[in-house]
Amino acid sequence: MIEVNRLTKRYGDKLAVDHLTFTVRPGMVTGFLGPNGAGKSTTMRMMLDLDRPTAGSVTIDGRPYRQLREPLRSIGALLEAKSVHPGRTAYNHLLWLAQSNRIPRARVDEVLRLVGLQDVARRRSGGFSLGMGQRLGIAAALLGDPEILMFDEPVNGLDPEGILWIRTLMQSLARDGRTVFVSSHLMSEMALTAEHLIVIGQGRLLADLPMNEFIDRNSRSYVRLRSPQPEALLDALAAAGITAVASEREEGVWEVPDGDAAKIGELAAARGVVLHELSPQRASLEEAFMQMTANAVEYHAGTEI
Ligand SMILES: Nc1ncnc2c1ncn2[C@@H]1O[C@H](COP(=O)(O)OP(=O)(O)OP(=O)(O)O)[C@@H](O)[C@H]1O
Repeated sequence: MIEVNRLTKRYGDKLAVDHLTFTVRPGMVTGFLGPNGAGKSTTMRMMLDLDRPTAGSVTIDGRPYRQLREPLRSIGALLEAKSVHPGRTAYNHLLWLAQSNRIPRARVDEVLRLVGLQDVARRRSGGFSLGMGQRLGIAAALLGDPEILMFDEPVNGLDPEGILWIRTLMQSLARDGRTVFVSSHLMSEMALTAEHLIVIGQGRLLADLPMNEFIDRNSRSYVRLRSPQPEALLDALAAAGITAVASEREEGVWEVPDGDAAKIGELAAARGVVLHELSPQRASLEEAFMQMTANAVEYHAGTEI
């Protein structure tokens, strides 16, 4: 379990992490979401004592990181920045880490097999592809067989096979009863991986809730309509007690929240109203996430060219 209590980090006049309080529990994958610059990496670095909080605290199974005697046995982490010496082989990199935490040499071969790097273990890691580098980072995180695992943007730059592999691995670690904490700025990826969500924006907590609750709340469905006879269409719907609202995003488009497309089509046909579009829609989770974090995005892309 990871407990974060009023955690705060200030860089000059920038408040990167702002009084964050949440708990990451065992037995599930917890997704840590936020737009770029939200403070995810800074929070994770403070969890590992790589950065000192301005205020507040983090504990790993009840203790601050620096009080853990052999930290790799408690918490394993894959961070964004690569910390592998490029001239070292994968095997030697892991052996060096194992020895600093009194982990037996046999475990090095075990984790190399687990991540599928056994055949390239004696090659210098400087020549590794991005996917191989990620696998090596994960091997290092698993080395001490820790109960807590933390991954910062683990699927960044990976191909679909690599993404699927990491997702499956995280879920199986959670099924073993471990605490798995993974950051991402992609809602769609998290929806497939995590059971619980922590969302932050500009260093502040925006949501802490189970994934299915987030999906229930945000998977708004509606019927999208376009017609050259909008007044006749709205009358036909109103007569049946159905309200259509003008789309906020597109002119000439109407939306019926939770509408039944077949029924709407029949009502229009009965009055001879021409329809140019009648389509059931579901708002995506990505859209819901973007709305939730809209006010907390650091840099918006311009819409004008
Ligand atoms: N060492 C530092 N010195 C000054 N500012 C920093 C430092 N590290 C991070 N920041 C700032 O703190 C804020 C949070 O950054 P952080 O990297 O934690 O965000 P993030 O959510 O991990 O973003 P991303 O998804 O882009 O990796 C940003 O505004 C960043 O510019």
